[in-house]
This record gives sequence, structure tokens and C-alpha cells, in this order.
Amino acid sequence: MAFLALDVGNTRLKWALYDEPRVGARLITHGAQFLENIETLEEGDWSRLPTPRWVLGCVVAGDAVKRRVEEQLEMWDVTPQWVVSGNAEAGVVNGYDHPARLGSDRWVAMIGARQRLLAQGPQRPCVVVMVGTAVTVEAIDAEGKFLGGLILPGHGIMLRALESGTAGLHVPTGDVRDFPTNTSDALTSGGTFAIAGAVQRMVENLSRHCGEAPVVYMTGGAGWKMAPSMSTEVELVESLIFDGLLHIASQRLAVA
Ligand SMILES: Nc1ncnc2c1ncn2[C@@H]1O[C@H](COP(=O)(O)OP(=O)(O)O)[C@@H](O)[C@H]1O
Ligand SMILES: CC(C)(COP(=O)(O)O)[C@@H](O)C(=O)NCCC(=O)O
Ligand SMILES: [K+]
Repeated sequence: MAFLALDVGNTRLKWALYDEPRVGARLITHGAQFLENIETLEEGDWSRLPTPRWVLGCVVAGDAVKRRVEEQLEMWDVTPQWVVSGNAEAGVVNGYDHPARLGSDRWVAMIGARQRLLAQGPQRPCVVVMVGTAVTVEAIDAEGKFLGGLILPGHGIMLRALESGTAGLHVPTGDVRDFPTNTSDALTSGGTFAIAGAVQRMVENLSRHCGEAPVVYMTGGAGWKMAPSMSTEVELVESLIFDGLLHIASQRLAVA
């Protein structure tokens, strides 16, 4: 009855195998591969897995990458389902102008966040931060409506943009400092505080809109780098997308 959850971003494919497609399922094993290594999955990481009976994923890396993933999945007799952002699902209402144009990773992470919030206590507004190739900062009100979100460059893109647009910014990674006194620290701190500042602003926007301070969840491959530099309290939840996929899978199978 194994369930394979996939999160295909612009840098890496993350996967997790659970014993069942339901909230609270047992994690059997998980891993990640850079997109250029997708072709290694069938003979490598996935070769000794128990056969999944369901595969549900989100992919924002484009159709060509999606096809490459589907080719690897042909090793099993299972048709993958890919989440498309909808008008409403699993307790979240999509306020985007064109709901289907919202990145499906953002949609799934919000569903994971909303479920986590409700499991932890009463309804509250919530900010969801995903620090991957890009950074997204979503605002959800206490009733579960996604009001809107920010997209900004991630650490890597910010650094590459600065390197390619200037003559003198080719330096190693530095440390986060309040008052950086060398180029490396200045670049690392600039990127980190750009993200922290955007989150802070969204927390203020949402607090003002809802009249109540939000819970802030953070996830994504570079979330652990950001979390210590935040000015508001954040809960780092590495599994937010997988939690969302498990929730969607449970609901879909329950109504099927
Ligand atoms: N072990 C790691 N391997 C690769 N990138 C990592 C790793 N840990 C953190 N990162 C950072 O995370 C970012 C990618 O995060 P990820 O969540 O995989 O992105 P995406 O979902 O866009 O593919 C990279 O920009 C990189 O800076
Ligand atoms: C914003 C994103 C690029 C984030 O991608 P990631 O950093 O996870 O690779 C992705 O969610 C996306 O392509 N979204 C579509 C546009 C939108 O959400 O408005
Ligand atoms: K992502």
C-alpha cells in the first residue's frame, strides 16, 4: 500500500515513501536528487524500494522535467497524479486571480501548513515561507483563505545575479552579520536579510489585515539557513509539502 510523494522544484526532486496515503502515515524512506541526476533514480535510489501503489506529486520545473520523472516511474505499474492548484482544497481557498497559475508547490505547502495549524490549536492567520530556488511568502487568513503571496529570488539566484552584473563581486560565501565589514559577509547578509525583511513585511501586512499576529511556518531546502536570522518566531517544518501531499491523498482516496 506504499505511497510515493514527489516535490519537483527548480533545483532538486525531493521524494518520500510512506506506508499509506493518509495523514500520520509512517515514513519508510526519503531522498533528494538534483534535476540533472533524475535519470539515476530508477537504477539507484528507487531500485530497492517497495513498489508504491499511489504516486502524487507537485512539479514546477516544467514539462520536460516532468516527462523525465515519469520515465523513471515507468519501473512501477503506477500512474502518477500531479497536483494542479485549484479554487479550494483541503480547507484552503485560493485567492489568486487565476488559481491554476499558482505554483502547485505553493498550493500544496499551504495545505500542509493549514492542517498543521488546525492540529496545533484554534484557527489563526498563517504565513508560509518556502526557501528554495525562489523564495515564496504566502498569507492565509484565519478562515483558511490564501490572500496572496510574494515571490523573490533565492540565495543562489541573488548571488548569481550580483556576480554577473558587477565586476567586483566574485567572492566565497560569507557569514550573516548585522554590520558586515567584508564583501563575502555583505553579500550573504544582504541576501539573508532581503528574505527576512520580506517575511517581516508580510507578517505586518497580515497582522494588520487580520488584527491578529500570524503563525509563521518555514520550509524548503535552504530554510535551515534562513531560520536563525528571522526577526519573528518561525517554526521550521521540513516536511510541509509532503504533509500537504499526504493530506490531499487521504482526501482524494476517501471520496473516490
Ligand atoms: N544539500 C543541499 N543540496 C542542494 N541545495 C541545497 C542543499 N541544502 C540547501 N540547499 C539550498 O537549497 C536551495 C534549493 O532548495 P530546494 O528546496 O531543493 O529548491 P527547489 O524546491 O526550488 O528545487 C538551493 O538554492 C541551495 O542553496
Ligand atoms: C515560484 C516558483 C518558481 C517557486 O519554485 P521553486 O523555488 O520551488 O523551485 C514556482 O512556484 C512557480 O513557478 N510558480 C508559478 C507562478 C506563481 O506561483 O505565481
Ligand atoms: K519548492
